[in-house]
Amino acid sequence: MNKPKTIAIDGPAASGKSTIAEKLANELGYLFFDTGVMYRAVTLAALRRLGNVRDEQAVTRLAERVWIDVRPPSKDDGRKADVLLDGEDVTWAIRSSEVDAHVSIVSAYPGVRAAMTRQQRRIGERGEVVMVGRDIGTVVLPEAELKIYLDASLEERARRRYLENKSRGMDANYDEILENLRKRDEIDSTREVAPLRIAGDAHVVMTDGLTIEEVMQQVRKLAHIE
Ligand SMILES: Nc1ncnc2c1ncn2[C@@H]1O[C@H](COP(=O)(O)OP(=O)(O)O)[C@@H](O)[C@H]1O
Ligand SMILES: Nc1ccn([C@@H]2O[C@H](COP(=O)(O)OP(=O)(O)O)[C@@H](O)[C@H]2O)c(=O)n1
Repeated sequence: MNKPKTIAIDGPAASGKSTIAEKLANELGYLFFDTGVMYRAVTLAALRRLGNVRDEQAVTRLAERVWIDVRPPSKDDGRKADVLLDGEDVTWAIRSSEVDAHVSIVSAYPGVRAAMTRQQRRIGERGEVVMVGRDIGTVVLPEAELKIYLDASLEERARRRYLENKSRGMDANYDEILENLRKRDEIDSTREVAPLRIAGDAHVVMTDGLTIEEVMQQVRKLAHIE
């Protein structure tokens, strides 16, 4: 069977989307594109330049003007891609707890989504891409040939993010991480524009109790690899 040319992977925070998508993209020789980094970069720009993210109009104007670039990793420090904000490498700055705490608010602004979605479609429509986010299968690339919805319980996701942050030498507090994920889930799935939803034609993979390799085995079958 033919391999799908465009693959959309959606799901809640820390369900394993970027880990699985990066591996899948490498096996297929496709581009791996994590759309979450774009919302994170706009959030970082707003926090730095406006001091907060409350002014929807100002944040939207900023989203329309900033230049965000996502490129293959230039350093071997655990990054899956380089993220540039107006030319500055912000790959790690966008992972701060301050960005974590504000990114869902920024992502709920319709004008911000319109600006980001336009750029993501341009990249997705070229094909040979594994694109990751919350609304890829539903809004950005509704024609994607394979849609996967990766899920895991809130507690499992908090445990994964806690271990990930600790291994990177970042401050990690399990209860704070769980609370941040819970709040982001809530905003991401109840916002008016492009809420987190399982596309009607998506394959749901529940990853609780599965290793990364076990998830990959399921995903490879769906992508007709082997
Ligand atoms: N079964 C699994 N599937 C995917 N990721 C897993 C699994 N078990 C543990 N992880 C870990 O979970 C963490 C969060 O994964 P990540 O890919 O960053 O999620 P997302 O992109 O959905 O936020 C990573 O450190 C990853 O190694
Ligand atoms: N396609 C997307 C991707 C991310 N986002 C938003 O950006 C935030 C950060 O996304 P992310 O994928 O980097 O988050 P993690 O799951 O990696 O923690 C999410 O909580 C959403 O609010 C979105 O709204 N739409």
